[in-house]
Amino acid sequence: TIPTVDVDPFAEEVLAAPHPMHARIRDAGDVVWIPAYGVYAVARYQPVKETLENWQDFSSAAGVGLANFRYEEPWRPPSLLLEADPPLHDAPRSVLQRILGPRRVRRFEEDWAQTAEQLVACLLRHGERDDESAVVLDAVPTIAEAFPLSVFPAALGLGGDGLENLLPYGNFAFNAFGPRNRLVTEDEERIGPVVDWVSQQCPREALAEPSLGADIWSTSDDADITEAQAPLLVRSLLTAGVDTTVYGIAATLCHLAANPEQYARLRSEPSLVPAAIEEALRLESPVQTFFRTTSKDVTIGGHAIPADAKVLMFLGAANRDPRRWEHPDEFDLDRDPSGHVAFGSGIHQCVGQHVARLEAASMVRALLPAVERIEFTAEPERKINNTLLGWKSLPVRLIPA
Ligand code: HEM
Ligand SMILES: CC(C)Cc1ccc(C(=O)O)cc1
Repeated sequence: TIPTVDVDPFAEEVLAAPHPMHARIRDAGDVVWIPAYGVYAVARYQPVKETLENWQDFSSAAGVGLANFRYEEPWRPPSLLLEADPPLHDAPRSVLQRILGPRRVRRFEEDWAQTAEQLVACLLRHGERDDESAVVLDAVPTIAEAFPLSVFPAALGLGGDGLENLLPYGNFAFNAFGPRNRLVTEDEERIGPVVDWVSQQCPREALAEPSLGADIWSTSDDADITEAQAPLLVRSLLTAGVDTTVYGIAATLCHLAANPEQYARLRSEPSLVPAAIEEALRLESPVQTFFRTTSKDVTIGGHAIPADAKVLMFLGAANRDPRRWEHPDEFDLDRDPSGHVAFGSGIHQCVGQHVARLEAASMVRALLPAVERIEFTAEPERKINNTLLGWKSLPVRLIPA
């Protein structure tokens, strides 16, 4: 029989420190039953990867949150990528895959490098200094949030007004994949105007040219997608493309501050920057969980799972599974981090991963020559969300090179 694990994965104290729960679920079996929400769950690397890659048995069309769209009205019109199965998923996916592909993303490299360098120079020039003339700051608002917000909205084609709606919108959308707990109810009263603002950024006339948003609309001229679908693809980038990268950069900065010897190694071997980013994503898994819905009676690890059941996938647990990773909880620049599931796997694997990687790499590469060392000045503070796990505050001092 399938083991039962009596945990509440969405309890706030568990969201802030999930690792003991991850070990408990991994050790209980390939798949477990979580009575608190009446869902199955996978946390070992192998079953998580197999569930992600088996879109036929584990559908996205009923939503990738706890809510089953077959019985519950989604809070917004479903995404044409995230909340769709083939064949409906196919054309929207191929459009975004082309527009966000590695070749297209390389076009941003020089501009984002300059913006990151200017950000670092500005922080070092104007930042508050301590008595050893190191720059004291909170790296979350000043770097992890500031950099993505200074490059991504412009790349997408947004105007300048209302950008303060982006992080709250993503935060709400990611909370909405979970249960209707305080994290959802505390925002749902005031999220209306934010949702309206996002909808107003998606029409063709709202998007500058050239831009990623304009690129999406021009594919609707070639009938890859319809004019009705184009705004929803823009909405996908607005929803998935901001908070995630903020958490990803914060995760990377946290590990560089926590491992000064690894930071020093990066300064002498900048070719290790991509490995450092992947290792931080593996360890931190900014996107911790989301769901699939069984499309028929299926099995996981030889256990029978009924049709129309929700399966919770713990990506963060899979990325630290000792069955797959040696010394899983260590930040190790020498490990091969490929195969981590921080971006998912299979047909829904993150279509924006090249954008995410370039943002993080641009920021880290700008710090290395200008900052000799990054040190914590106090304990970092967790930012919790039903789906995302990151840092609300990274209090550090930057010792200028
Ligand atoms: C560190 C940053 C990021 C992380 C950790 C992340 C994580 C993920 C994961 C785990 C999935 C798979 C969802 C599933 O299997 O149901 C995904 C899908 C997706 N991501 Fe990302 N993402 C990041 C950045 C981005 C960015 C910057 C964009 C847009 C520019 C983006 C757009 C998307 C879209 C549109 C999908 C849906 C793809 C599909 O269903 O075919 N993501 N992301
Ligand atoms: C990890 C995923 C849940 C992130 C995500 C969110 C939203 C969308 C969308 O298409 O709106 C796509 C991907």
